[in-house]
Amino acid sequence: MRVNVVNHPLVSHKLTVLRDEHTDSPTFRRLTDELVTLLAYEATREVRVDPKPITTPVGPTTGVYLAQPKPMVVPILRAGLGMLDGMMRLLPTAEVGFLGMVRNEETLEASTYAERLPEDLSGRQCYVLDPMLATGGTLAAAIKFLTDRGADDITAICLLAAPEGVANLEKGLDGLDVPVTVVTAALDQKLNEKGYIVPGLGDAGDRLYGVAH
Ligand SMILES: O=P(O)(O)OC[C@H]1O[C@H](OP(=O)(O)OP(=O)(O)O)[C@H](O)[C@@H]1O
Ligand SMILES: O=c1cc[nH]c(=O)[nH]1
Ligand SMILES: [Mg+2]
Repeated sequence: MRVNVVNHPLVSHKLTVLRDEHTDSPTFRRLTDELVTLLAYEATREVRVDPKPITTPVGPTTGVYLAQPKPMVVPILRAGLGMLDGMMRLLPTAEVGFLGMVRNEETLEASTYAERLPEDLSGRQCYVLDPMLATGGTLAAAIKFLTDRGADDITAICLLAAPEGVANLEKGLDGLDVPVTVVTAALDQKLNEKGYIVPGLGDAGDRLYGVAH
């Protein structure tokens, strides 16, 4: 598994405002959107392309087009939905599949409550969107779901990751014969006793959409 911590002053600036407890929901949503577009630029470095002959007004040349099958973008509901528009701005022809997952805040176990994805993902590059990689349980389950359906290349875009979560994920993926890359804006210090990322930004879903009941 590769971890790419995107080191860029604009990313750091936006992340600092995002983390601030005084940042309101509309600003949090806008910054999430902007950050994802910046991270998506890095995350799509190895998106598959095929050669494509075209003719410009001046003459023929060969460029590239995104390869078929199209990449699949998979936001993890709820919080990952806040990352979808920013991703689709960069990959507008991608397809989108949805995974609804929630972490039990007592046991920290992730469970899946909804899915809307093709049964067959053979040969598909998948971009998983989830702002928080905390214990790594949610992302590990999402990656297993996608690779069980045939996805053969996974890139997860996370705003923040905890070192414990990265280590757990790496362990959880042991033996998986599919390349996995995590692109994140920051690798934070640690998890606290409640499984929250420190310093983190709090509960991403609640900050995007209000408190879940
Ligand atoms: O790495 P983990 O320890 O599994 O935690 C990370 C998950 O927790 C949050 O989701 P949450 O369960 O709060 O659902 P929500 O997006 O609906 O708020 C977050 O959006 C991740 O999906
Ligand atoms: O810090 C955390 C951990 C899990 N989920 C969040 O939204 N924030
Ligand atoms: Mg939440």
